Amino acid sequence: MKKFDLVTIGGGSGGIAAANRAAEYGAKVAVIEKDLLGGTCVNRGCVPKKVSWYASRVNEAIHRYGPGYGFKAENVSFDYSEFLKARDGYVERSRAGYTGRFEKNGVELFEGLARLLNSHEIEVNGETIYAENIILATGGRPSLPDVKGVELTDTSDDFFNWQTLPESVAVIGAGYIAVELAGVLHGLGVDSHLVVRHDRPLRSFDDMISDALVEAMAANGPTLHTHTNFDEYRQEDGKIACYQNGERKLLVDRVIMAIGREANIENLGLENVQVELNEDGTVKVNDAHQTATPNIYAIGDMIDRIDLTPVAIRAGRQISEFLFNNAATSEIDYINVPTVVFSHPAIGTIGLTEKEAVAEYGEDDIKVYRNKFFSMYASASWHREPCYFKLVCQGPDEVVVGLHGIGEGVDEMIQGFGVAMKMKATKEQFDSVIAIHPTGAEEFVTMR
Ligand SMILES: Cc1cc2nc3c(=O)[nH]c(=O)nc-3n(C[C@H](O)[C@H](O)[C@H](O)COP(=O)(O)OP(=O)(O)OC[C@H]3O[C@@H](n4cnc5c(N)ncnc54)[C@H](O)[C@@H]3O)c2cc1C
Ligand SMILES: NC(=O)c1ccc[n+]([C@@H]2O[C@H](COP(=O)([O-])OP(=O)(O)OC[C@H]3O[C@@H](n4cnc5c(N)ncnc54)[C@H](O)[C@@H]3O)[C@@H](O)[C@H]2O)c1
Repeated sequence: MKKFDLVTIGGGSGGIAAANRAAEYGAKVAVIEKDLLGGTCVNRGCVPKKVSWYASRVNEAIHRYGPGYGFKAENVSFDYSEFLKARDGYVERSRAGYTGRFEKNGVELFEGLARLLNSHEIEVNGETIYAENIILATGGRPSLPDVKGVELTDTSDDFFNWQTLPESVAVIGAGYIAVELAGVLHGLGVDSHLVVRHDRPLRSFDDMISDALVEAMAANGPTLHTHTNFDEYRQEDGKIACYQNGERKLLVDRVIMAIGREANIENLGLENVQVELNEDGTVKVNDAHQTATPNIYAIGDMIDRIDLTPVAIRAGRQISEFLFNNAATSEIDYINVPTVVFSHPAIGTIGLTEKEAVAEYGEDDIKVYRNKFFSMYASASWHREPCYFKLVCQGPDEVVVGLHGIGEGVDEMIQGFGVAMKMKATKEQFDSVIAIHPTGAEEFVTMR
C-alpha cells in the first residue's frame, strides 16, 4: 500500500496549495482529483469569469466610452467563438502550470474519485492508499431550487460551456455570481435580466454599495427585477418562460440559476469516519480546521467560513506549515479579508459594514466617512458615473474597521488598504498619506 504524510482530497485552490507547500518541506504528498485539476476557480470560476469580465469591459470601452473620446465604433464585430478560444486557452495554460508544479515538487496526482475507508485509508480507482494526515478540500457546486422546469435552466458551470451567446438571459440570484454574470452578459450585448427575491442584490454588503449598484444598473446594466421569485419555468416559443403564481413574467433564451452553492460531501465516505456536518451541509471544523477526527482537516468552500480562493489557499498552506514546518497553529485569521465583486463598476470591500460595526461597537463608538464623486474615465466621455466610497471607523482613535467602494478601478485599489487595516490603521494614518492624483484611490485618504 502506498503511504503518504499528507493526502488532499480535491485538487482545487485549497488542495493544490496545501499539497505544494507540504511537498516543499519534504513531505510525501498525494492529491486526489476526480475532475479537472485547478477545481472551481481555474476551470469554472474566478479565472474564466475574470477573462469574461475583461471582454465585457472591452466591449463597453468600444461602444459606450470610446465615442465620447472621439473614436468611431463602426463596423466593429465580436466573434464569441474567437473569444472562447482565447479564454479557454488561458484556462488550459493555467491548469497545465499546476501539473508542472506537482512534477517539480514530487506531488503524486491520483485522477479519480476519493472515498474515505477510515481515518487513514482512502480508496481511489480501486486502490487503497494510506495517509498520515488528510485534508478534505472538495469544494462546492451550484444549488438548484425545487421548482418546476428547473431542468430548463443553467448554472454558472453551464455558462462556461456555452458555445454561443443568447439574445436574452435571466440570471436568478442576488449574490456575487448572479451580479457578476448578469453584468458580464449585459456588457457583451445580451439583453440581461437580474432577478432577485428582495429589494436589491448584494444585501449582505454595506447598504451604500448595494444602493449604488442598483443606481449603476439602472443607468447602464442588466434590467433589475426586484421582489420576484419565479416558481415555474416552461419551454414556450423556443424560449424559456418564467412564471410566478401562474403568471408569465419573463420570456428569455436562457436562465442561469445563481442562488448559492452547496458543499461536495457525497460519495466521500464520510460515514466511515467521524466527521460532523453543519446544518447547511458544510463540514464542521474547529478554528484549526480539524474535523471531529483530528488528523482529518477540511478547508475552502466545503466548510462554513469564507468561500474565496485566497482563503482556501491560505488555510491549506497554513495546515502544511503546522504539520511540516513547526508552525504554532493551523488557524488562519478570517478578519478583514478583502473581497471584490467584478460588477460594472467593480465593488471592493474589507471588514465591517456600517450596520455590522454599529451592532458590534454601538453607534456612539462608530464614525463614518463617505464620499461620492464621478468617474473621470466616464466623465471625459460625457457619462456621469458616480463612485461611492466609505470608511467605517471605530473608537476615539478612529481605527478603520470597514472600507467600501464602488467605482472605476476599485478592484485594483483595495488590496493595499487591506494591509493597512491588518495593521489597525487609523483614519489619521490614512490621511497622513499624500494622495495620488488624479485617481479614485486618493478619495480613501482625503475623506472629511
Ligand atoms: C462562478 C464563480 C466565480 C468565482 N469567482 C471568484 C473570484 O473572482 N475570486 C475568488 O476569490 N473566488 C471566486 N470564486 C470562489 C472560488 O472559486 C472558490 O472559493 C474556490 O475555488 C474554493 O476552493 P476549494 O479548494 O475549496 O474548492 P474547489 O476549487 O471547488 O476544488 C474542489 C475540487 O475537489 C474535487 N472533488 C470533489 N469531490 C471529490 C472527491 N470525492 N474525490 C476527488 N476529488 C473531488 C472537485 O472536482 C474540485 O476540483 C468563484 C466561484 C464561482 C463558482
Ligand atoms: N468575485 C468573487 O470573489 C466571487 C465571485 C463569485 C463567487 N464568489 C464566492 O462564491 C460564493 C458563492 O456565490 P453565489 O453567488 O453562488 O452565492 P451567494 O451566497 O453569494 O449568493 C446567493 C444569493 O442567492 C439568493 N438566493 C438564495 N435562494 C434563492 C432563491 N430560491 N431564489 C432567488 N435567489 C435566491 C440569496 O439571497 C443570495 O443573495 C460567494 O459567496 C463568494 O464567496 C466570489
